[in-house]
Amino acid sequence: MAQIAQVLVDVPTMQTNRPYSYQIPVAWQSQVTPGMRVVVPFGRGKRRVQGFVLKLDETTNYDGDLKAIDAVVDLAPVLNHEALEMTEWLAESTFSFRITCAQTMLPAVMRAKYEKQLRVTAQTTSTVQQTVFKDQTEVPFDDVATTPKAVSDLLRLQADGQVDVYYHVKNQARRKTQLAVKPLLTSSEFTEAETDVRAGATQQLALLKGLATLNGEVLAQKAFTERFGVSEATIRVGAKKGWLEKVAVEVYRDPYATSNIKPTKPLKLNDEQQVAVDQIVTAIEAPKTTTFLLEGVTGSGKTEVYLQAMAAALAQGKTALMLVPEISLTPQMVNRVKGRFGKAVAVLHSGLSSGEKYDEWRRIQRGEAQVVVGARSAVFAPLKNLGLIVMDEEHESTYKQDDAPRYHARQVALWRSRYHNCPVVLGSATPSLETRARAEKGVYQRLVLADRVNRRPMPSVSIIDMKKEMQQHAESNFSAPLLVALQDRLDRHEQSVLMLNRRGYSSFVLCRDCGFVLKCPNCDISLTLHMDTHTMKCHYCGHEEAIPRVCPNCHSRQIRYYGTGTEKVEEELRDLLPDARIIRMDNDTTRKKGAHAKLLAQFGSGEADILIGTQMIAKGLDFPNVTLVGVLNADTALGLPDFRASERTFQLLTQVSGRAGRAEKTGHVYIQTFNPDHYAIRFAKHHDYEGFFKYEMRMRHQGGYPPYYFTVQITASDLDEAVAAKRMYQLLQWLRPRLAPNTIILGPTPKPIARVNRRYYYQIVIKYKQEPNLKQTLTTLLHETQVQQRQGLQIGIDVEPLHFM
Ligand SMILES: Nc1ncnc2c1ncn2[C@@H]1O[C@H](COP(=O)(O)OP(=O)(O)OP(=O)(O)O)[C@@H](O)[C@H]1O
Ligand SMILES: [Zn+2]
Ligand SMILES: [Zn+2]
Repeated sequence: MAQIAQVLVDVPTMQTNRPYSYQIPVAWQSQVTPGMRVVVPFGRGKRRVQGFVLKLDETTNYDGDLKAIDAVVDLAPVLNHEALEMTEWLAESTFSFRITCAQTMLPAVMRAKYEKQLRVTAQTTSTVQQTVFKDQTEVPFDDVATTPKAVSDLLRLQADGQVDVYYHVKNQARRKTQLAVKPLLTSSEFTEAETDVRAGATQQLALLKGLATLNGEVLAQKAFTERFGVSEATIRVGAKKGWLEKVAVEVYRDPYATSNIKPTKPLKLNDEQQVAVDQIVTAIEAPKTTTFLLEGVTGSGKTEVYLQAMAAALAQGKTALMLVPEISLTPQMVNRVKGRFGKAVAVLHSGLSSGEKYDEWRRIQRGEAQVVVGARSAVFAPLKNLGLIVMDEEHESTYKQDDAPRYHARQVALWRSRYHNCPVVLGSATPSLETRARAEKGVYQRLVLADRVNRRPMPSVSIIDMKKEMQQHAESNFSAPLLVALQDRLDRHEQSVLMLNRRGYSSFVLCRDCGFVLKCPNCDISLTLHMDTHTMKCHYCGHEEAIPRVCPNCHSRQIRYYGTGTEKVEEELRDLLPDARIIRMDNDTTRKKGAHAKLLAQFGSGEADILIGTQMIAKGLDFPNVTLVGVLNADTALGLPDFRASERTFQLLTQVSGRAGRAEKTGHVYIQTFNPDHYAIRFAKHHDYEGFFKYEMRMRHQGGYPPYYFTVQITASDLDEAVAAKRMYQLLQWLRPRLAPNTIILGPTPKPIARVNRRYYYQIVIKYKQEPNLKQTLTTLLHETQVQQRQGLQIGIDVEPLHFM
């Protein structure tokens, strides 16, 4: 029997990718299995940390006394065989620590939390001990070490051997339970018992009848009282008489319990959809690991293709995973999947409470849910026997995680498809250049939906040159043609969607006399005006301050607000079109849980004429009565120092244009821009993804950017700018001889937004076509920078970064 466990320990200050050996106490030797969490002593002193059992061994080649496992956290493994293998691959491919990867795969509540505890080791009558502990034998350290005096008292007690400090690993994952009624007799025994009850005791008779109908099953007390009209007092009587037992049963917190989603049936597919579904289903049934690119224009019915392919996987007795960008932003999608697959669906996204996430996760792990819809981290959902993975809007950058492990969900999806031997479908109207280029080479199989459902026309797009418009009516956000079109839709009782591009844009405060711009004291960017709270806020670190009345620099009163926020646009529009009913959707109006879905439902049911919003309204919305889309500022993101600026602008314009004219009525789009001749805008006008792809590929080729080159970004940050800069120059010296001569190293440069949260950022970008030494070099770097991290300097490694800001 295995006596030794190899444990991956959670030691944040000393991350390591090497497991440590621990003795398994005899009593647990038959229970401990790989994938379970355990608590183990680590290092000197009484420190306790959590860890994952990776492997069991009969013997060890460590010749010293092995420490023993302290406690077992789980009764069953929380990481299965696949997950354990995945941690190893993920750590290697993202240059992060295996423990960080393991934790990323689990719901946040399952991550260990440590509590510093103080415990009595020798009982004395000392008054200090009395005041600290009262009558308890242990107390949380933070509760008692509140003053310098208290701390010095405690230190004296510790030196005296009266107390010691240890770390308690806290389990935060709580199951929710409910009181339930459990019948203790058989149905015939209950019928018999009825004869012993007085004829007038109607409540008790009702109770016995109810218990008999349960056939031995447990039922929640609340449901029982409602169904059989029996009071709680009567249930207590029944418990005393030995008819029933009150038990606690586990219930799941169901985030969609109260929503009322209508069931749907599969639609009859059109020819293009049918071809796509057939190809995918063939790969599911084979089974084969084919990766499909489903390139379908907006409104071409990609979702129906996903749903029918997923149904085919379920029909094979397999499971299906569907990823969506940030699901809390696309409640329509959840409804569609739940409408088709009902209770088989589990949903995972950031809008759920941590308890809800934990419950959905366990439903998946126990095999009670066969379909998962979720945002980025749902790619780790513990589905067994996967038959299909779908990634909708595959070009979206929210699929990439910004912190370690810096993984892209697409990469994880492809890994899992190899593990399960199942196909992946990457879907988009505007695929990322990388994905489309792979389809060009035949690495991915391309499926095309060239037409909208029922051959509905794409909306016509008008480009409005704002330089000319500004000469006529300077201060307005609305050009004359857009305003006319809005009024026209009001008259016809049709709906409009207006998008304000927030990226690279903000409403800031500027002094007309001296040019002073109010900036965040922690970060290198201007503060944004928020009218709802009447404050200036930093969108990077959350810093907040009052709106200045005079210029902090020259004390002039000529301080003014510039730029446009959604609120200002809304205000202006209410002036221009006083009869219009307007819904505004941005970070401020959707902060509350469920607010997003509610606003969309209101708009969908026709309670408003105009929906104004930020990027969050660009994707996925499918409202038949929307015939007008206006983009107020198409090009604010074009000027950003990032080679993907054109690609992002093209994608955004195409996606938002796609919201118009999706049903019987034809749609029209107005794009207001200062760069009417820019190619990203010209191709978007003609819904010409393929044209854009070819043009942009040439640009990338000339510039030496992905997909022609691979990239890795290394950042250093420190509170002291000189430390960050110096470390990067040292790093450059260190890297150069280790990498191939034709590998390009850019930088170091300060990042375009050089200071965030009081830290200064410097970056180096490595561009390469083939680099045999890269893996080894970056792995070494990862481990060597551990020491520095402890001193405050932080090094980040990002493989294929999506943002260069
Ligand atoms: N075969 C079909 N017959 C009739 N209606 C369909 C069919 N397939 C899809 N639809 C409908 O067409 C509309 C558009 O489909 P869907 O939202 O899936 O498009 P999409 O390709 O995902 O678009 P986008 O990329 O813009 O989100 C939906 O209302 C959907 O119910
Ligand atoms: Zn000033
Ligand atoms: Zn800030």
